[in-house]
Amino acid sequence: MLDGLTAGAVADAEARAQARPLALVEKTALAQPPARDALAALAPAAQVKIIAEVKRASPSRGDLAEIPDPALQASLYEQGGASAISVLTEGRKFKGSLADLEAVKARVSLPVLRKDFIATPYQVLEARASGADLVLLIVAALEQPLLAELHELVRELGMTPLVETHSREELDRAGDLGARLIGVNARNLSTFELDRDLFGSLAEHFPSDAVKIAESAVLTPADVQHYRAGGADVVLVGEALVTNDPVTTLTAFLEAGS
Ligand SMILES: O=C(O)c1ccccc1NCC(=O)[C@H](O)[C@H](O)COP(=O)(O)O
Repeated sequence: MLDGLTAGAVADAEARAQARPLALVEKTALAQPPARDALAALAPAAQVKIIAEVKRASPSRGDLAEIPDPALQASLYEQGGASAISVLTEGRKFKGSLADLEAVKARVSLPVLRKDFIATPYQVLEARASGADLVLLIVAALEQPLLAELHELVRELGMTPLVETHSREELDRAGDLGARLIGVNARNLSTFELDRDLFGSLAEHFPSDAVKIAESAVLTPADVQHYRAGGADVVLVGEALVTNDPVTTLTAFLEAGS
């Protein structure tokens, strides 16, 4: 599944590159105002922080919400107390786009994450050209030399890489890069199974200077409490926020994580 999603995302980027060649995207990326400081926004604090995701659909859950106005959705997340916004830009299974990211970036003042299946420098440049402040890099999808190259490119462009892991070995690979924002995704990206205990079992192995992010499977305040008790500085939430009132849900989640 992960290989298929990545191959599809790369093919779509290659198609876009026919109309918008790399040199042009690079020029646009370099002309953007500086990226917002995601490390400051997500720094560990007395209260858990939330990355709130704009997510219309997913391979595991199908259609979740129409979200005709992603910028409005993101502004409700900002109002509800989110610390950053994640925008799924993958089109085939998640029904997202770079246009969603651009609309969100223009509306909110929080750092914005491009959440996609990134495997080429072109996709990283596109992210910056569209205003992204953070870029997701999934360790399981990338050999270490390519992961290191993309991690460096994200940083050179002034953005912050969010490095996603699923195991001790992947955490070590993230640590080898000097990653400062590291997530553990509870969702097995091959089987879709959710393991809310995975984060807690890996928390002690994070590099000491990394922000610890628990991704996926937050449906109730108790799930936030569980991740917080396991050592999470930040939780990343999608489904619960697009299928419920975002402001009320964020308020309850932030209270649970205080
Ligand atoms: O959500 C999926 O089905 C999925 C399947 C395969 C690869 C990635 C997938 N989701 C991306 C994410 O990591 C989640 O959107 C994100 O962590 C939020 O998860 P949730 O709160 O459980 O919607």
